[in-house]
Amino acid sequence: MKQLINPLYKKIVVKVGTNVITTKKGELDLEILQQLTTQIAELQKQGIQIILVSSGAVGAGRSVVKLSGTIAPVAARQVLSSTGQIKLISSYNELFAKHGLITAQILVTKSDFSDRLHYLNMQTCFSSLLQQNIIPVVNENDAVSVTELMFTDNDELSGLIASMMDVEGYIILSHVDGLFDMKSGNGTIIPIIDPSTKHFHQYINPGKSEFGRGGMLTKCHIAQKLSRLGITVHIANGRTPGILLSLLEGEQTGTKFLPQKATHGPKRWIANSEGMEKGAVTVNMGAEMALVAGDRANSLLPVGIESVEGRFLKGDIIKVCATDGTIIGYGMAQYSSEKTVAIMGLQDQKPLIHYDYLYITT
Ligand SMILES: Nc1ncnc2c1ncn2[C@@H]1O[C@H](COP(=O)(O)OP(=O)(O)O)[C@@H](O)[C@H]1O
Ligand SMILES: N[C@@H](CCC(=O)OP(=O)(O)O)C(=O)O
Repeated sequence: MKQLINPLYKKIVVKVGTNVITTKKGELDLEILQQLTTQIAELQKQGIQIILVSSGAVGAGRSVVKLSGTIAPVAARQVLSSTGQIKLISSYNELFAKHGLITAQILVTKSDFSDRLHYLNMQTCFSSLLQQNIIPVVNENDAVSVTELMFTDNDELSGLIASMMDVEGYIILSHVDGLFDMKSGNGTIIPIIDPSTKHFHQYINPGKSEFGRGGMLTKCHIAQKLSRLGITVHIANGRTPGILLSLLEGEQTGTKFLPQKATHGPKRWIANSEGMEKGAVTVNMGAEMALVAGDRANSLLPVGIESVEGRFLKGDIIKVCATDGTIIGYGMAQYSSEKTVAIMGLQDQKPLIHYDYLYITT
């Protein structure tokens, strides 16, 4: 066993894409699965806590079920994922057992992250599994998550878990070596991305790989979002032997997104609440400048609110927009939309969003 002298992180989320663990024929690649589980077992035995998010249920389902007749794409995904997930998790279970490790299966949908209490329950579940030295293996609950309940892909799902579990490192294992600089024409890997980088699409070829759902652009957006919350993100090739050990040893491989100052607690949950908002408020120029400046802990006061959209209650997530419609951030309302309408524009009122519950995106 390779002993790491000073591992970079003590707690990580590792996300494995379909194309990493699937052969060209679309079957589970047991050799790669063995390589990855052996590395995870080694890290776990050296005291590193690991949550594994693995895609591949739909892919594995293709080797289990030969779909017959005409079937709608959504139904096909439900059939393939629900059958394939058994094969996928059994493979992990067997492989981790060879190292004396217990595997837990956790299947989630997007709505699991939208309610704060539910979110905290999930957090407790993951913490308890890690405390018992069990390896959580997570996937989207594809059989029941359709349309608006779906994550963009497992990169998004893993990002939410990385943020929820306050990990130090989030490792996205893809079937490519990292983010290539397509702009320069020579296709070299971009080793470091700092949190202020924008416009990733200049580096990226549109389109997705054969079996995956995500794509490099989603990976970069999620990586950047997490790096802004204080988590270091790596995109690296999951098929490279020993990749996890190399990364944890601090070797420069793939693309690394450098972290900004960490954000914790409810602010972090709110930072990941895009799409879960119940309403929106538009703020005037003065309020926009105060909130975006970031030099002081400013809350959103009714005096700076120009209009209210949708119906929300105390505790709901709402969107904060500038007058031109740009989203400035998200926050948790301290009172209802009805009350907001009644007091907007007035001085000396309780903040609609307290600073601790306000996340500025720009
Ligand atoms: N600049 C880029 N650097 C790396 N990969 C890129 C770039 N632009 C587009 N891609 C494509 O992104 C794909 C990797 O993303 P994805 O399909 O989500 O993979 P995975 O299933 O391994 O997670 C690759 O197929 C690659 O061709
Ligand atoms: N939940 C799906 C995978 C969805 C997904 O995001 O796939 P990928 O882009 O390969 O990470 C499955 O298990 O097949």
